[in-house]
Amino acid sequence: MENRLNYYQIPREEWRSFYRDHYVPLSSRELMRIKSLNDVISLKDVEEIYMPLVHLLGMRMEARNYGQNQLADFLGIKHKPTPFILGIAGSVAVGKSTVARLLRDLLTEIFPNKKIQQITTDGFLYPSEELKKGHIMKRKGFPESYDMKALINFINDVKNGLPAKAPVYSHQVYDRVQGEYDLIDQPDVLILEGINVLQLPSNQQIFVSDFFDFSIYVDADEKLIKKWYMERFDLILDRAKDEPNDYYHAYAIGDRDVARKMAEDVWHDVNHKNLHSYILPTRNRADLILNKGENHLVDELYLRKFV
Ligand SMILES: Nc1ncnc2c1ncn2[C@@H]1O[C@H](COP(=O)(O)OP(=O)(O)OP(=O)(O)O)[C@@H](O)[C@H]1O
Ligand SMILES: CC(C)(CO)[C@@H](O)C(=O)NCCC(=O)O
Repeated sequence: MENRLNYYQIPREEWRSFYRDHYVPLSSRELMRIKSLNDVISLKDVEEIYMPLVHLLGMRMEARNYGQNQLADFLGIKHKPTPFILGIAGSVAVGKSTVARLLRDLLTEIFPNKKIQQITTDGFLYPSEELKKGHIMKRKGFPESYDMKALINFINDVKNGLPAKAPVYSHQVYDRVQGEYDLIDQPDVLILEGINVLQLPSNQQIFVSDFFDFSIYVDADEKLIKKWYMERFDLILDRAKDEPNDYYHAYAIGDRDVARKMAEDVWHDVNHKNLHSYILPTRNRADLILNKGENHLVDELYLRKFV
């Protein structure tokens, strides 16, 4: 393990040995169940990377509850448990939602009595109609394209134990789905995933990350992220072929090379720019940086030293 200014740099070989003696690994039946829920992540990574991570999160939850109990004692009030909020940040197409879903399933498996919920901040993008009105349709994903006030109100409600509705975004419609919401109601853990969760919007007094109990930045070499973006684009087109209402249908039934060129341009003009201007600068605010290499395998982790 290498010592950096603010982080321990931990190669996977070392990380996978952490806590081996303390946790009960998943049985092969449980592993297969997890695999069926999340069929893209390698089982080796589930065992060697994500299980130690879940163990670390369990420790952080305990420590957080202990601290809250002590504070309540100090104030002479009754301790009211609050949801543990886990933020997951990183570039478009780096695999945030895949990691979020896996952690949700693993936490549910390991802590069956806890309610684990997960959402993405995509639903807090302004609807296309408003983006068009503001001439920022080509800035989708940039800070000004999100209703940050609504996102902060949402997370404030969740933290205060109130039921809260998260709007739903669909990549197929390429817009917010009108009238559709995810109801988040007193979870023990909420996983909040999105490119913007560690950002500091200049027009807000508080930040989304003020509510976080732990945060993860999913990272990878930019060339790999672009490759994953293009691979996902191909999958989206395959799916859109027989779906006339899909936003990508016209591209799906047209010339693939023309469609791919369009996606490359979007990567270059929108997502790559956003990564460098607004997403990468938030990396060093995360408690844990998860670095992925070829085939999405995690090769290195950076764990914040001072908690
Ligand atoms: N660990 C993994 N193993 C294999 N494939 C993965 C893994 N993580 C992500 N992928 C694939 O990479 C692509 C991007 O992943 P995902 O959709 O989770 O990214 P994202 O960061 O949530 O993107 P966005 O911000 O655009 O919603 C998808 O095609 C997904 O199936
Ligand atoms: C919805 C976001 C912003 C984040 O997930 C992203 O997937 C996106 O749609 N970006 C805009 C450019 C594009 O179409 O890739």
